[in-house]
Amino acid sequence: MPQKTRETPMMEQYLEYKKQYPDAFLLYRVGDFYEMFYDDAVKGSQILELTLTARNKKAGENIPMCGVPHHAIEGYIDTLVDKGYKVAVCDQLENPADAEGKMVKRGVTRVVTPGTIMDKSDQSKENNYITAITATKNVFGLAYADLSTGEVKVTSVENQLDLTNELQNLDTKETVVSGSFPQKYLDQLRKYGILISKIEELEENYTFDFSQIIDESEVSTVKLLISYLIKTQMRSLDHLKPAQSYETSSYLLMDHSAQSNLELFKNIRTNKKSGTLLWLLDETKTAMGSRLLKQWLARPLISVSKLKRRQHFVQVFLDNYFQRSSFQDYLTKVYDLERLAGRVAYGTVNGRDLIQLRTSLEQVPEIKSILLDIGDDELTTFVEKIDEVSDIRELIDKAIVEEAPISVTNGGLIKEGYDEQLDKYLDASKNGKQWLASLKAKEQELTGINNLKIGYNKVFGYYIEVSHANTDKVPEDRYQRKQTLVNAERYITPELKDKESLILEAEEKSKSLEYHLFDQIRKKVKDQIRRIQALANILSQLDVLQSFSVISEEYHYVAPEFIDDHELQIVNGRHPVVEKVLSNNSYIPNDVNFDNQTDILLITGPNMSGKSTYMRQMALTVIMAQIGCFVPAESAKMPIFDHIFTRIGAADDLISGDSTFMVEMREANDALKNATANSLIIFDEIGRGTATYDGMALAQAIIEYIDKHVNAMTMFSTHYHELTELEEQLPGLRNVHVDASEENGDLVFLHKVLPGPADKSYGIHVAKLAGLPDDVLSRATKILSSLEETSVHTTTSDSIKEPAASEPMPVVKPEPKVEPVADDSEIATEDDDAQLSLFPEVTQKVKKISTKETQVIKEISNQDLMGMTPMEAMNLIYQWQKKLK
Ligand SMILES: Nc1ncnc2c1ncn2[C@@H]1O[C@H](COP(=O)(O)OP(=O)(O)OP(=O)(O)O)[C@@H](O)[C@H]1O
Repeated sequence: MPQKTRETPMMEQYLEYKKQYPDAFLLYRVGDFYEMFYDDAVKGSQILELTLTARNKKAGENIPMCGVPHHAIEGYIDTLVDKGYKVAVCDQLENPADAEGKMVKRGVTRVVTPGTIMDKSDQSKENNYITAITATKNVFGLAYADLSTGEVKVTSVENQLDLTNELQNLDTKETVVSGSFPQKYLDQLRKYGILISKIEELEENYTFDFSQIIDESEVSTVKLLISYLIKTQMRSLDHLKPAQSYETSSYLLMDHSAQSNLELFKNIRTNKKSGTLLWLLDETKTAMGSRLLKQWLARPLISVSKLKRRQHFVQVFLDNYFQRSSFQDYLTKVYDLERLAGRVAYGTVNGRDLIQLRTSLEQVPEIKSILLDIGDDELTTFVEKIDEVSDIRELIDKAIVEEAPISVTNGGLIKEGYDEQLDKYLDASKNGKQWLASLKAKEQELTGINNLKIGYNKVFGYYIEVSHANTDKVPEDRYQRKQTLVNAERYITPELKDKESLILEAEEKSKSLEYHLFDQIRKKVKDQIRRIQALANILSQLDVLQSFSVISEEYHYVAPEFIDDHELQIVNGRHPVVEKVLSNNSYIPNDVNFDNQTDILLITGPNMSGKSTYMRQMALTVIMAQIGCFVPAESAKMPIFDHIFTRIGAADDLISGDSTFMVEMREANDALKNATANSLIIFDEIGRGTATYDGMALAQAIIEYIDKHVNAMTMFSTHYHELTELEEQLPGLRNVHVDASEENGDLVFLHKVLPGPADKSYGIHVAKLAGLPDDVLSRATKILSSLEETSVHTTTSDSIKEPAASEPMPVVKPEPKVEPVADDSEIATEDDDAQLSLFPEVTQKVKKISTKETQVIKEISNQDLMGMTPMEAMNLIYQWQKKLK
């Protein structure tokens, strides 16, 4: 075996650092480049499209290597982090010239990770949450922080599903675990694209405010998070707010699929904000307000008193239009105080940021006086708490120039009159500049060279510049030539050099003094970070509440009344987003009524009539009510809901690898198991994802289960008309339908919800609207009428009574040259059975139905129905029908 060659000292140093950051790309500074080696180089070169080379090939080292120029490093880091990787930057800590032949000292100066990267745009309305999770016997701890706003929260959840939900709702890119965290949970999180960062040792030496957390295991979770932040950030974390504990059950719960089904934050089709509830409600004037609105929407309240308080403020803003609009004007001038506070803590704040902070603080007294002027007691009490942080405003006002530069090391940022010594230096350098101007005039006169100039460069300081055409006039005895350019010559004189040192010294000293003074100011501001954060908190709440009032006014929303009973009445309710999108008031309002006898509204109606819209409207109304906003209705009375469950549309969970039907069943299962009488369940066409009879049987069984065991307010839409007959058997179920009518063979959607079941399904009319070929439509019409004739022999009511038995789908002999129509009455497969085993009571019921049916369907499939006349087929079907009974 060939003996392993010893690494060079540099590679030894590299490997030492790489060992400390095994899960990050290590960018290692060598000369003007940041290099990657070994696997990092192979993978990095692919991701960043860099050329892969080898180090010391000739010397036999042959180590894979690729690099990026030092000045372009930020772009490459961004690309890696955007793709979900971590990067550790290893810099040279001394000038290589000073290393005296030894290895240059290096050290990792920062670690950039997806969860800790801060948005570069100042007005970002997004949070970037880094999370940490711990597992004890039966509880998971979850802590999260947003580094740019300083928010730190922690909670405990009881099962893996809730943990995944919280992580998805937070939209976290990265989660921190300790080495002992059970591996089996991590694989699933990876599937959701969450980067898992492991740390083995906790940091001990830091101060952090844990006083508001009681639970010891939650303290440990926060410690894990803070340790990771210390290890990666390597800078002050003073702006992190005291950690706060929250309970998921103190909010209206919605799992991640409900949030996405209801399009609260992302439009399902476009993945963008447009067309979502957030998009509708966001009339906030500040980025912090916008972020808070998103947080409120993700966690609606269940406390009536808190909700009434929010409603009250919305009403106050509605009643005081003029004060509200001047409040908005001032609010627009408030910058992102949370992020400014973050930058102050990090030490990355510059003069411009401080001017933004001062401008923001200047608005506060005005805001206070406008709001106090309204004269509302509750608002007054709230507003009086506002600390104007005027000492900081005055400090910045006195110290920092209005047009402050970005750089804090080049001077020009401290105002005259702030510091006596600085004024002296500035004076000297200003006088020096005047002296240079007079020198120029004097030399022009003495030499007669009118275009003689005085300039400065870093190599030899101040000089006199004369164009070639005039060099014969230069006084050789006084002028000493320094540089020849294409068009001119540059000279120095002893007089110029004498003064130069005075001018430059003053400039140098003033710059370093300015930096020192700036640093002092920054520290003074940093000491007041908590006050700035408290101000940001109050302003962002007021911002969201004014935003609610703007929307409520524009769309004529009303304050919902919260009641204790198991009842709900919404009069003339609307879907807020569809209403906004539809022009000229064309949205048809509808009532929703649950009296105390009703649990389930069974909604039928043609495709496209508005069933989903009606159900979503209800869910969004509940969410809006429970964030304290007014609701799109003429009046609304409702209880407080504890949980919203949804099964809407085909939000396939492609990541988990489950089929549409499996997702449908999982969501149904979740609702049946976890819903209480105070929950809202929205089921849109449950059962349609499988064979017709399985689907119908499941739908019926689920409805019965809800009626018997759950009693949650449930809206259930279906195309299985047979189910409408359940109204006779289940006292808690009421039929409603969305109306449509036929005019001259065309379907007219009335979008009006009326009592009772729908009479027809109009599927073929909708197909016509979709532009299907005439041949297909007329063939479908014929098949339909044959089927309808057949059903004269059947009694649909029997088909849903226990023991349920539905008639098999009769198949009609095709006409020549027409493609056979797909038969969707498949036999339940073993897979289906596995899926059905999710909740036992429902499965039992389904099995009763499908065993009988399965036999008959098997018989049918052995017959050549296609070869029969419709009459022969119908006769056969009639016999089967009898068998089933
Ligand atoms: N109340 C209403 N007023 C005006 N337009 C409406 C109303 N309800 C629904 N619509 C319009 O009708 C369209 C179809 O509605 P929706 O998707 O709710 O129908 P659906 O009955 O659930 O259809 P399907 O059974 O095919 O899923 C919506 O996109 C919307 O534009």
